[in-house]
Amino acid sequence: MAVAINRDLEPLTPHRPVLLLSVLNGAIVVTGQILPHLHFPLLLDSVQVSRYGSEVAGGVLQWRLHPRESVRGTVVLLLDDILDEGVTLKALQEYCLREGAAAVHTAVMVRKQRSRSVDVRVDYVALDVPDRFVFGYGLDARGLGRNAPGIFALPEDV
Ligand SMILES: O=P(O)(O)OC[C@H]1O[C@H](OP(=O)(O)OP(=O)(O)O)[C@H](O)[C@@H]1O
Ligand code: HPA
Repeated sequence: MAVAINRDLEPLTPHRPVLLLSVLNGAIVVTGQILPHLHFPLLLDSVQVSRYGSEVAGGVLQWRLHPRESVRGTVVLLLDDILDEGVTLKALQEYCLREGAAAVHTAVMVRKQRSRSVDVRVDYVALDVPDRFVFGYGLDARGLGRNAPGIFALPEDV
């Protein structure tokens, strides 16, 4: 994923760094893993939003932390752990464009193979996974499991 992002974003950064927005909490591991592999000037900032909390079904998107860096006029790279229903990434893309981003690129560590009612564009995907609730590598299941050293599925009847 880093190779593809470098290929596309490096040419855009001679004058102004890319703003990498890490979508916390889930993106904490993939952010740390990918950062040393990105070879262009960037500012790192984060947003914190949540719609699952301690559940395994999504609800209303709650904002917990807005970016400190200004999004206006910047090329933004949104980095999240998972694309599931797509509600979170879509809302963050719209937020960045409303705030005046020059362009918004999107990357996820994991894309769940499922149908989506939300029309969301994702530019970079590291891994496709089956339509199961997954945890590990930053992903939680009811708040736990973010520290699991791989990506695992919950048993189907849990
Ligand atoms: O595509 P969607 O169905 O919107 O789901 C994806 C979002 O859900 C998870 O966040 P969560 O709300 O669990 O917060 P977290 O990042 O703190 O785990 C995950 O980190 C994504 O941001
Ligand atoms: O499968 C998932 N696992 C963890 N968090 C999530 N948020 C949306 N889907 C998932």
